[in-house]
Amino acid sequence: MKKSPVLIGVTGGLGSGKSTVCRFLADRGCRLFEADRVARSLQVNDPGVVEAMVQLFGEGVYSRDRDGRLVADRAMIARRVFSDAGLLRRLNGIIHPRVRTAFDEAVREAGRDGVGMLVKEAAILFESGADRGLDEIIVVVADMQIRVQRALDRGMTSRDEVLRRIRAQWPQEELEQRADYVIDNNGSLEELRARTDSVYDMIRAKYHVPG
Ligand SMILES: CC(C)(COP(=O)(O)OP(=O)(O)OC[C@H]1O[C@@H](n2cnc3c(N)ncnc32)[C@H](O)[C@@H]1O)[C@@H](O)C(=O)NCCC(=O)NCCS
Ligand SMILES: Nc1ncnc2c1ncn2[C@@H]1O[C@H](COP(=O)(O)OP(=O)(O)OP(=O)(O)O)[C@@H](O)[C@H]1O
Repeated sequence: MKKSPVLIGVTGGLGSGKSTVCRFLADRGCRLFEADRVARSLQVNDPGVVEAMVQLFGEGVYSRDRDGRLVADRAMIARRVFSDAGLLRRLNGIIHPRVRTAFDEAVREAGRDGVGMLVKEAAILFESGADRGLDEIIVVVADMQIRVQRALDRGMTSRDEVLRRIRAQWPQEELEQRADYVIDNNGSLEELRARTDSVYDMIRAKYHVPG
């Protein structure tokens, strides 16, 4: 039996359903590391990141809320980076190494806490080399029109905005080729839960994780 946690990566294109799969894995007792949440926190709490963001986007990228906390203008950043591949690369270059450091710490903490499985959810996994060191990789896929519709239903403002982001990501087929497990999410949420449970059970059996 592995003493350190089994490390699982969950990725997928925009609107594929990866956050939902991670929620189901958490229901089965996995600990979650949400890379986009960590990135969001670094963007307002890490002085080195804040400085680099100001260099890249200008002072106007930040304002302060009523309690004096920094707020990043995410809509402006998104508009700029998803229409400029070079700028997106530079933003990724600021954020991704620090997310990696935070993940390494999360792995150590999970080990200390005796956690069986630690799940890293990342929109960008292979692209930034964040798949290295993971034991198993799950890729969540769904047809393009379903993904776009789910993203719009969830509040993204326009089809154009959704498509621009999708174009900044690796094609789904590339992700699938690198996956240990592919979960199809063209069906209902119940089907998604059942598929997630069966992948979870396979991984649990392979590594003899109790639970
Ligand atoms: C561009 C930003 C400000 C947009 O913020 P917003 O709140 O609108 O979106 P959010 O962060 O919730 O991401 C929503 C979806 O956008 C797509 N997306 C986000 N970052 C990226 C990226 N670097 N490359 C391609 N697609 C991305 C993903 O599908 C993601 O699930 C933000 O996504 C960002 O700072 N991204 C760079 C850091 C990053 O790569 N984060 C993700 C994993 S570490
Ligand atoms: N099988 C499904 N049936 C109906 N709605 C679904 C299904 N799967 C996911 N959804 C919904 O679609 C939206 C996108 O799903 P989710 O947030 O899990 O995707 P994601 O890949 O994490 O997206 P993003 O890249 O935008 O963060 C959510 O509102 C979710 O509740």
